[in-house]
Order: sequence, then C-alpha cells, then structure tokens
Amino acid sequence: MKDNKVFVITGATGVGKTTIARYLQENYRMPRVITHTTRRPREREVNGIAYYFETDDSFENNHYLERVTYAGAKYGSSYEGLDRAWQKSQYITIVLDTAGAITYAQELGSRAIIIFVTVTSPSVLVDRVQVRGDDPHAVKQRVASPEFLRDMKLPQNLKGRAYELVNDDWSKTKTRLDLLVTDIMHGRRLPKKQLE
Ligand SMILES: Nc1ncnc2c1ncn2[C@@H]1O[C@H](COP(=O)(O)OP(=O)(O)OP(=O)(O)O)[C@@H](O)[C@H]1O
Ligand SMILES: Nc1nc2c(ncn2[C@@H]2O[C@H](COP(=O)(O)O)[C@@H](O)[C@H]2O)c(=O)[nH]1
Repeated sequence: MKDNKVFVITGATGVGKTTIARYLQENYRMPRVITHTTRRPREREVNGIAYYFETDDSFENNHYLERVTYAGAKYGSSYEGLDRAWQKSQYITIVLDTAGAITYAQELGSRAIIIFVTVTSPSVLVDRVQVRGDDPHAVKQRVASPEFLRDMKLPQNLKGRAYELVNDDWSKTKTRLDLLVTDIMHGRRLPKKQLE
C-alpha cells in the first residue's frame, strides 16, 4: 500500500495558506482536499473549487473527519474528500484552521505533515486580504473573531509536531517548501522546527 501523506496547511487568515496549497498543486501535482462551508462565497470563489458551499441543512449530509465553527460559519472536511484526493495522488494538501490541524495530527498520525504558517508582523494580514478583494465588513468581522486571534499562535498541542513557516517573503517561502517536500518525498525526517 502506498504511504499516503497529507500536507496540512494551517495558520491565521491571510498568512498565505491557500497560496501555498496552490504552489504545491502547480509544482508537485498535489491535489487539495476541497472542504465544505456554510459561509458565503467571496467574489471569484467557485463552488467545488474553492469550497463546496453548503446551506445549514446540506452541510449535515456529509461524513466529516472533523468540523468546526470559524467566525460564525461552519467548516468541515469529509472522509470522502480525503479519499478522492488520495486516489489521485499519494501526496495531497488541505487548508485548515488550527483546531482542524490538531484533529488531523491526532487522527492521522504520521500521515499528516503539519505546516503552521505565520508572518512576522500581523498588521500585514489585513492589507493582504484587502488586496485579495475581501469585503471590508467581512474582514472587520473576521479579525475580531476569537478564532483569528487563536490561530496567530502555534497551539500547544502542535508544538514539536508542526513545521513552522514564516511567510514574509514569497521567494523564501518557495525555497523552504521545496526543501521540506523533497525531504518528505525521500523519506527524510527534518527536525520539527522553523523551516529555514
Ligand atoms: N509572502 C507573501 N507576501 C505578500 N502577499 C502574499 C504572500 N503570500 C500570500 N500573499 C497574498 O496574501 C493574500 C492572502 O493569501 P491566502 O489567500 O493564501 O491566505 P489564507 O491564509 O489562505 O487566508 P484565508 O484563511 O483567509 O483563506 C493573497 O492575496 C496572496 O496572494
Ligand atoms: N477545521 C477546518 N478548517 C477549515 C476547513 N475549511 C477551511 N478551514 C479554515 O477556516 C478558516 C476560514 O476560512 P476562509 O476561507 O473563510 O477564510 C481558515 O483558517 C481555513 O483554513 C475545514 O474543513 N475544517
């Protein structure tokens, strides 16, 4: 049986999780697990690509490995979504909040490679999501949520378990990702610390 792995990319809003998942998809052909949410689509977000957008009722029709509430909306990753992605590739990605990342670490053990993404100066995050085109009202609500503040810091349960990646400079981030992915694909273990 193939040694399936999922790269779990976690951290606060705007740190660059989705950008990292896209990079791994484009450069390493890693499919991203599409998760489910009840929040409204942002401009340019397409159903079945960004998320499966659900109503409160339809959200309940899936079988979730984990589910959370984040800034007032429901989010969940289904067993089916994970298996669909693993059918396409041994290495896949998923973008989760830190509560979801903790569950993945507990449930999947060494099959889950956890990457905790941060930035040195949190003030850049609002600028980044505004540049992305998020609705200013939604941004205000998001940065006031307890989940946003929580996800700025590596949770205790992930200390010594997650790779920490500072995404201030995109070209450095790509180099760090390339080194990590190559090591994982060759079965080499890096010590769990900040990726340099
Ligand atoms: N290193 C970087 N420097 C500057 N801008 C960046 C960098 N990395 C990502 N960005 C930009 O920041 C914005 C937010 O990135 P992204 O959507 O990947 O964040 P996210 O962590 O997935 O956010 P969310 O959790 O809200 O979906 C995007 O416009 C992206 O292009
Ligand atoms: N635990 C889970 N977290 C998820 C899932 N899908 C997305 N997310 C995370 O939620 C926040 C908010 O996302 P946004 O797209 O509204 O900005 C972010 O941290 C995502 O990574 C999921 O299925 N489970």
